[in-house]
Amino acid sequence: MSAAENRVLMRSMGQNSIVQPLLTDLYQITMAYAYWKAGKHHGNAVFDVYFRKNPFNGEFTIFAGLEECLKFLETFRYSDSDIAYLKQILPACIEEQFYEYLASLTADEIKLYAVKEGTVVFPRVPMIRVEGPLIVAQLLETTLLNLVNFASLMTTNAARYRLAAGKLKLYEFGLRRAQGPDGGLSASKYSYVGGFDGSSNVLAGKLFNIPVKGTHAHAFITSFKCLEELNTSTLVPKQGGTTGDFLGNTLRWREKLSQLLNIVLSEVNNGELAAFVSFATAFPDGFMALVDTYDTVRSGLLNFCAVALALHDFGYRAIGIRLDSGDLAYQSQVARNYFNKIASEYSLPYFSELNIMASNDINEETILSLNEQGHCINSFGIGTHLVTCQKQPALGCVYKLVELDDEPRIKLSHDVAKVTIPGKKNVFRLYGHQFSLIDLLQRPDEVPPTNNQKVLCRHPFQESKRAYVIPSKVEDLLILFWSNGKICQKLPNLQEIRDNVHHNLSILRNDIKRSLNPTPYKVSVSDNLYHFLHDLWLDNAPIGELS
Ligand SMILES: Nc1ncnc2c1ncn2[C@@H]1O[C@H](COP(=O)(O)OP(=O)(O)OP(=O)(O)O)[C@@H](O)[C@H]1O
Ligand SMILES: O=P(O)(O)OC[C@H]1O[C@H](OP(=O)(O)OP(=O)(O)O)[C@H](O)[C@@H]1O
Ligand SMILES: O=C(O)c1cccnc1
Ligand SMILES: [Mg+2]
Repeated sequence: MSAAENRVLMRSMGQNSIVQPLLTDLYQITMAYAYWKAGKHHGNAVFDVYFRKNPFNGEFTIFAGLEECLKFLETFRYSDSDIAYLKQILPACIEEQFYEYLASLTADEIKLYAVKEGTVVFPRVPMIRVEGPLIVAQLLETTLLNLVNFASLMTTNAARYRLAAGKLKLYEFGLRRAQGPDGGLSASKYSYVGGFDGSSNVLAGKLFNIPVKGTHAHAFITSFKCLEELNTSTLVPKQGGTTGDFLGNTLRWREKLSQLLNIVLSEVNNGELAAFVSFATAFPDGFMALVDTYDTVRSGLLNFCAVALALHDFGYRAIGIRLDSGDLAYQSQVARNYFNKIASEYSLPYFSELNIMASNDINEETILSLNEQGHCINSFGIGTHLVTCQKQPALGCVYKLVELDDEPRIKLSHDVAKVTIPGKKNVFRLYGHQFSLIDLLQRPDEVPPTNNQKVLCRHPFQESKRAYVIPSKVEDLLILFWSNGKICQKLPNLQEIRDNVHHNLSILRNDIKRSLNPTPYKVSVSDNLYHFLHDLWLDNAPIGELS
């Protein structure tokens, strides 16, 4: 499906249609009126979007949500019914001409600069810069933040799971526990962007071209009580030919295996076997069994292996198992041990490679702990912790006015971390030979840093913290994406954004990415910007009197 067809589908389903100008806080509209009354609405404003602290006790964040922001700008216009509704809820004193003016607004005079979607970003670095008429730029605040905050948080969360899991497969299984339908869809989309291999969410698969994957639930297993319930116990061999007795074959294997694996046959559950046989005859090429319903070691694994060997006799190969409770490390090792024994006993090397999927309340720490313990898991199915970002449910991106009509604006705070860096800024990423070294914010009229030229980088607030950097590569991070009412860059598809995430993580040092006590990445200002910031700070901070 083309991107345009997708968009039409999304709108017709009411998915993306909730992203519209009234998806905002009331105060944006009341401010708009007050700006208009004050004659400030045409002022040329510059707003920065940035956050102050990385999520998940980490030291990096992945920027995502840009395409959605640009699509919002494309459609930004108050409809007649929006205006009618605003007239109902706003005070009667609001002048009629204001509503006429509001109805005429578009994002055509806005310029939006942003870092590329999927880029790694750090505190205080503007991820988006919005320039244009104060009234429009202000009206965009809440919606843009809404589109960027969860997308970036989710992508960062997924990227952290990806770092923890290394090359193991990761599937997002969270729709049932997600924050409503839109949260669920966004979670599936941005999990994929952050490095997941697929999702169980079928609509996300359809809309975003994400691989969809799944096994079966305990309900399927518990729906069978005994072998007599099976209405199909035969199977046509993969190569064709006469239909054979699949159940009989499975039972013969089960008896043999019970001796090989030393499992007491009377303890093995027949309802579970019936379910496995049933699933295998429905999907002989895609047999993946949930083995923990009764007893993984004493029932599920034996039943699975018996069905897998019967499938082999019919020319098919089973895929593997899913573990959904108990000690996942231990059970995965028992399972692999069984698979290896069978592989060598019956000369079936692929049996050693059968997939072991683990699920059940898994989070980043569980994966790291499993890695430390040692395990034989190949893939994880992850829901709740991933999609709800349970460890940190919000990213604190803010939208701050930094310049109006070419004059810098500063927001002071007792908390230094909350002081804004005033004025329009350019952002450069300075690289060493392998990794990115530091980000440098400059005033727009400064000479940009260049390769192999020494540049002074200063901590924005601590005078003594300075360093000379000789970059071997310089990247100008902020790119103009929206100008003259149009998206003015070719936008990457989801796969390309995902590749960009992967690339961005590869240029970040491991100590910055590690889960426990990571090293902060340095974000600096030029000497010029340092003085500009501190002079303005002094100009705006009143001198107190002690008495
Ligand atoms: N080897 C392991 N190391 C660390 N954490 C693990 C390990 N194995 C499982 N876990 C985690 O421990 C928790 C076990 O949770 P819980 O006790 O609710 O499950 P359970 O009792 O095994 O499952 P159920 O109640 O469905 O039978 C899960 O969060 C799981 O991801
Ligand atoms: O554990 P999560 O990371 O959220 O992953 C998804 C979970 O969803 C399913 O459980 P289900 O909804 O059947 O409930 P359960 O927790 O009782 O297994 C599945 O078996 C996983 O356990
Ligand atoms: O396909 C699965 O195994 C699955 C899907 C959603 C939630 N839990 C498991
Ligand atoms: Mg569960």
